[in-house]
Amino acid sequence: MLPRLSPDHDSSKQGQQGSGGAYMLISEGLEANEVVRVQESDARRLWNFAQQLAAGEQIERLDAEQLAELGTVLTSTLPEAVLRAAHRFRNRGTTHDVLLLRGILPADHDLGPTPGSATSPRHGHANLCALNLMAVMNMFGEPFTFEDLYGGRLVQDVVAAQGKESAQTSEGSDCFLEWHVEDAFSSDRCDYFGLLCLRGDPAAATILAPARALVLPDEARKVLMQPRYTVLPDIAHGENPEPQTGVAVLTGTREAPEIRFDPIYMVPADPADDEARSAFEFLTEAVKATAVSHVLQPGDLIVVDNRRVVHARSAFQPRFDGSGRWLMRTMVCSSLPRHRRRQSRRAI
Ligand SMILES: O=C(O)CCC(=O)C(=O)O
Ligand SMILES: [Fe+2]
Repeated sequence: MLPRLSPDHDSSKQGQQGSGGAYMLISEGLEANEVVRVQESDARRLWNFAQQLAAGEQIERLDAEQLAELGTVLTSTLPEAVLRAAHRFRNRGTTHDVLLLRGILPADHDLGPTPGSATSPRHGHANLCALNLMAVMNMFGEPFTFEDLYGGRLVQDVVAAQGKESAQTSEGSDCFLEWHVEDAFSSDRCDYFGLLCLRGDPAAATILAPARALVLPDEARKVLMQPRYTVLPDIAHGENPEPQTGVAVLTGTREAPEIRFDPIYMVPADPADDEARSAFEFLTEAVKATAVSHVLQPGDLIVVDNRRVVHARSAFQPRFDGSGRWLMRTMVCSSLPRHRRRQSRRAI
């Protein structure tokens, strides 16, 4: 049996927000060095420029590369506080290895209804939001995706889909979305991903646990650093990917480890390896103990270091009436983590 999260962490906890439950789902726990508030006037300026850029293009028809290029032009209009925070985050990380930008969208824009699936056509102002997300994510590396993931879209809609309420994918809703890193099965998984909130849901907390804060017994840590695990491919990718075997869960240094953790899809490579299974159980508990959370609100954009942070999402009631929770997600790969893995030193 794979270790499962305890019932403490299912949707029944939602009534205890802020009351000292295991997660205190709305408690946030993020620190000042990882939150930047964008001024309304800056958000408006960014939005106007996005509108101007989009007017010169048939934005709905742009392919992924063209959208990324347009996003780069918009990057130049980001406020100084965002540019500086992004630079610091990318180079040095933050306490929880996430960066939260708040108020990046103006308050009064007209979005249209929340789409019914991750691959619904995107209209009007939603394209400007996608461009905004791209403008920020461009600072962390090159936006990319997998061809077999949600139609190969560079900016994916993270929305609840009818009939998939209990799915362990972005389209699930009224179940706890288990701890994972994006695309754990692939060594080409993203270095960072960004989630931009267009519409929030007060019950849906994005939950984050940074690997560097994990408290683990030495023996368990040692086992987790050995290639004793197999990662099965994520169903969001269809049937194509192969399982990856001989995978370590923790890599890198003790002070700044990287983590590859996805309990739904990870098993000891040898089913008889009880040590590997037990170390994994220790890790699951350590991840829960380290968690902080944030309920994304419209205009919040959270950037997560996918090599150093595991994340999850609490359960929420989907609406399916066009007013439900709506996020956009973009993944990037970046060269800095590769240099870090080689323990290269920066000249500056
Ligand atoms: O909805 C969230 O807050 C996170 C979603 C997520 O982790 C995913 O779709 O992979
Ligand atoms: Fe995720």
